[in-house]
Amino acid sequence: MEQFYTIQGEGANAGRAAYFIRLGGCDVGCHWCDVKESWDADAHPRQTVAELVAQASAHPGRAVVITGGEPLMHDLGPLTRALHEAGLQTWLETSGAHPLSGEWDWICLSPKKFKAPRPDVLAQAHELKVVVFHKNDFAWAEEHAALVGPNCRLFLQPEWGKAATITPLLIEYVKQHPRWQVSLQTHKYLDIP
Ligand SMILES: C[S@@+](CC[C@H](N)C(=O)[O-])C[C@H]1O[C@@H](n2cnc3c(N)ncnc32)[C@H](O)[C@@H]1O
Ligand SMILES: Nc1nc2[nH]cc(C(=O)O)c2c(=O)[nH]1
Ligand code: SF4
Ligand SMILES: [Mg+2]
Repeated sequence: MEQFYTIQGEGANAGRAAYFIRLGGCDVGCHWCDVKESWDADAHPRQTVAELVAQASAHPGRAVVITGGEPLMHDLGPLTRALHEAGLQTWLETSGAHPLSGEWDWICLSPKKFKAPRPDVLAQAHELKVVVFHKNDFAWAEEHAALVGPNCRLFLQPEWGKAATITPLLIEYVKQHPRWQVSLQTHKYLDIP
């Protein structure tokens, strides 16, 4: 759908320069999704793996974030192998609703109520990043934290449209449950892509 070189805004790698590749197609249907225009894969032009790798290589940053849409709707083996051969790191943003494919240096799993994450993705996630829309979502986050590996880092991220009311609850939750960390969509505050 689009590619851009920016600063990773969210989660464990927030603040680090990264090239983003946003793949079209998503069947999860989060009502608060901030990139609904990504859902229809056919609405976006196709590019070859070679073109994507060439564009990603043309920046000083060595990390490439594969996001979407839901990137795991595609077989990510060829793209991630080619990025690795070019000396780039591969970071995934996924809901985990489709089988894991590809070679990954970092997997950020952001599970969704609308289509459950798969066990293979839960087991391999480096980072669990739960979007909090409602106060009941803290209990839901804990249910998923029980399903990831022991070294998986835990983040709570306010849903952008609800940030004014949810962020104070989220701050208090992290103070009381310090194995969780706050993740903000810092790129939105910085007004960058
Ligand atoms: C647009 S999604 C694309 C990747 C994948 N489909 C997923 O949901 O993880 C990228 C990240 O943005 C988060 N996100 C999407 N809409 C959001 C919103 N309104 N507020 C906060 N985070 C949001 C998702 O949870 C995910 O962590
Ligand atoms: N700067 C920036 N950081 C991000 N982290 C995850 C994003 C995404 O949409 O997957 C995203 C994004 O869209 N922009
Ligand atoms: S899974 Fe990701 S891309 Fe799909 S609707 Fe939800 S937030 Fe948007
Ligand atoms: Mg985004």
